[in-house]
Amino acid sequence: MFSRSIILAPRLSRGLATHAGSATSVPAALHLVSGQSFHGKSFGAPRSIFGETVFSTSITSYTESMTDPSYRGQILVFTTPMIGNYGVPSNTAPYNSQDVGVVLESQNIQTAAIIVGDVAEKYSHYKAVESLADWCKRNNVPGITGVDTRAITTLLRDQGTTLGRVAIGLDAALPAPDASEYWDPSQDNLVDQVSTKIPYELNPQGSVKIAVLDFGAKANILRSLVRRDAAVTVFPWNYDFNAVRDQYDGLFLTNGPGDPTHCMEAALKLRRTLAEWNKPIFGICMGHQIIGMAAGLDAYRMTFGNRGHNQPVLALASAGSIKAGRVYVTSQNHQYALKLQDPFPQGWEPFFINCNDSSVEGIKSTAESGKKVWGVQFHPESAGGPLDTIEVCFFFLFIDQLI
Ligand SMILES: NC(=O)CC[C@H](N)C(=O)O
Repeated sequence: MFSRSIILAPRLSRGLATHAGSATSVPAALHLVSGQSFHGKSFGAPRSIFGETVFSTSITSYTESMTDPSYRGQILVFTTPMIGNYGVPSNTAPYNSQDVGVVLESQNIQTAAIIVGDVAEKYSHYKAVESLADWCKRNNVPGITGVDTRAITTLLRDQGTTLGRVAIGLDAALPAPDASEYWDPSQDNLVDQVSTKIPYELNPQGSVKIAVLDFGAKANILRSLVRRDAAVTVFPWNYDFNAVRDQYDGLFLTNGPGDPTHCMEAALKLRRTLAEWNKPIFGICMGHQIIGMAAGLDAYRMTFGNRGHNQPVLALASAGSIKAGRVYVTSQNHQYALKLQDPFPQGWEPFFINCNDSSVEGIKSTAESGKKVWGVQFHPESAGGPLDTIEVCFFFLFIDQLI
């Protein structure tokens, strides 16, 4: 483990200084409720936790993924063998009316723990201020290195997302917990934990007024709206937008953690909005699932979900510069999806479909419905991930319709 980090880091640094991280030789174990255990070494916080074990195929952007509120409660296994090479930047940005005050996707690490094959003990990047291990430690988040992440991933692909226990230090020598002791985050309303409690505004002088329902917004969604000069008001996830809708040009529903059926209340309020309001509505990931549930579709739990920045989606309908039949590479992080049903509810049509597993990747209102509503399961605003869909999908379909 050690030697590979040492050899790679200076080569990547192109003459920049490299810095040492601080992985430990403290033992650590990942136990799965299904009975398997994986033993490695601890880094980050020396703390044992429970969570839901998921894997991501992303090669970069561990900092963005780990601060994405949709990862709350999850033990994130990276399939990329070495993680941490470029360290972690300072996460403080000026807090003003234009920005949410962070560089990454939220203030804190949201993942319950991370599991890597090989944590980089040296890091180098001109913006880095600390190592992945130190960042985890400061945020009280445990990590395990030196485990066979390929074996864990193969297992999760077969048996699905599995409840897990990260046991550190003395705990790692104890037997795995009883099945009844595992915490199942999908039982909790995680959205309620990460959504803003009070409404707030960004860029109040902006040229169009957009209301955002915050299910656990990635900062880059808000940044992207402001960058397009939208005046943004962010509301708690269960706020009744119908009470204020006359003041807005568009409604946006964000990403968020956990099972969308915990947010049925928001879907029912949105059902009324859809029936009585004709202005543009756009949803990403959890937001897309809420739009789908409001439209009458069901959401279901996938076996292992889709997490990574290389998910191909096929456009089934043309809209704006999106052409039916074209494939876009997208950024994703989800466990649930909308059920494909035939026929689709009246006034709605599937928009995108996943090329790997045929899951619904987007829905839209039909041209005949007279509505302008879109939902996409992927993250068109990226951070991290490819920028394929930011212009064609996020900006073109939503914000530019309003300006
Ligand atoms: N990133 C998201 O918004 C995820 C939505 C939902 N929590 C899911 O896992 O499917």
